[in-house]
Amino acid sequence: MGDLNHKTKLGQPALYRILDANLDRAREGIRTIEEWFRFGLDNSEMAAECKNLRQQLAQWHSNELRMSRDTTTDVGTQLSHPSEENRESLEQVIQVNFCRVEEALRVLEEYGKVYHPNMGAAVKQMRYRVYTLESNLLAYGRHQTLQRANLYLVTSPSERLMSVVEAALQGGLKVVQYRDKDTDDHQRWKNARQLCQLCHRYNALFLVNDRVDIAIAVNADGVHLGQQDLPIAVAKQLLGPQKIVGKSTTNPEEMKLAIAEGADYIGVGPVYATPTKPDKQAAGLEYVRHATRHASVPWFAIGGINMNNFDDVLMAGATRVAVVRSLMQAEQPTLVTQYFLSQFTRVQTLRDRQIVPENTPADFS
Ligand SMILES: Cc1ncc(COP(=O)(O)OP(=O)(O)O)c(N)n1
Ligand SMILES: Cc1ncsc1CCOP(=O)(O)O
Ligand SMILES: [Mg+2]
Repeated sequence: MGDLNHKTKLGQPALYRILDANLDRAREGIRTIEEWFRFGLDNSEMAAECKNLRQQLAQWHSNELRMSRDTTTDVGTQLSHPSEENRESLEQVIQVNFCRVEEALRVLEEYGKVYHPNMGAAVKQMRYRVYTLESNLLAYGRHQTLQRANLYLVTSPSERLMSVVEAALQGGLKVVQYRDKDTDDHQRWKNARQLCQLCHRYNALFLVNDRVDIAIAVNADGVHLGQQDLPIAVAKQLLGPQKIVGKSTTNPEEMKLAIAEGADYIGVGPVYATPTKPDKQAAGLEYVRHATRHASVPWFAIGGINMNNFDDVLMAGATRVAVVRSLMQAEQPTLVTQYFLSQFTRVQTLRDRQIVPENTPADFS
């Protein structure tokens, strides 16, 4: 190992150049991320956190460090990987910049310990704040996707499981729940892992029915719990606060309780009697109307919904619907998905034109 006071050709300590370069790298990366929070997400809180981090880093960027800069003799300025020239999406830009910031902060933390007795600990704190920012961004993205989703596919065991889900994703589906009461755990885990990867390729949410352990094992976006499953608080404790927990409700009392317990969304149904859930009585359109007026979290009408009765469910006020058979048994799941999604758009346009408040069942007949 070289001498810590090792001087560069121009007589500047190498340590200063390392700190200077990485302070720049971290600040530039944070600035890139900050612009997305500010202009892309309109999220002033996350943008302010970035600004604060940049300002804290600036305090460490002293003149003596800046003076050590000499890009003409920096052998690293020519080193670039072809992948640095291409970015496929905004998500990738943000992801790459988080990596860049985290790496730079790690370097600052290690070398900073030699430069100043407080620098290592101060930068470590900042590094953890960046990790928190990154996971908050992920959680924010998840909840945005949930908010915007109209259609939710709950799967049933099928030889065509992957191809049906992929076809629906191609049609624009954004939420999938893996529901499988028949298979052994090893196969469940394999299916869940594969579905999770598939959904994430299409920027769709992937949730697991009933099983918090499998959701954790495959890093799913969350779980869907029934009345007999783990309490929401326990599931959140196990999954972490960034994940989504949904809950089934069949009547107004269950709805009130699920919302009070912190459900991120609720299932509302069965709207119609359904062979997929033969022991459950239909809650009917009346319960959909109740949800329209009272649910304060995103809710999905579910149970026996198909292309024929879909309009009635929408007219009762539903803006989100979950289905099993309508997609799992469809010959052309992409087309069926597109049909459902186009109907949501049609009804929303009618609502907008007639200025019908969002939480009032509509009558457009
Ligand atoms: C979106 C959604 N809503 C309701 C259910 C039903 O859940 P549950 O009552 O726990 O019954 P099972 O699905 O576990 O048989 C759901 N799965 N998804
Ligand atoms: C899982 C579930 N929970 C309430 S109804 C239902 C099944 C809905 O299935 P389908 O869409 O085939 O009627
Ligand atoms: Mg359940």
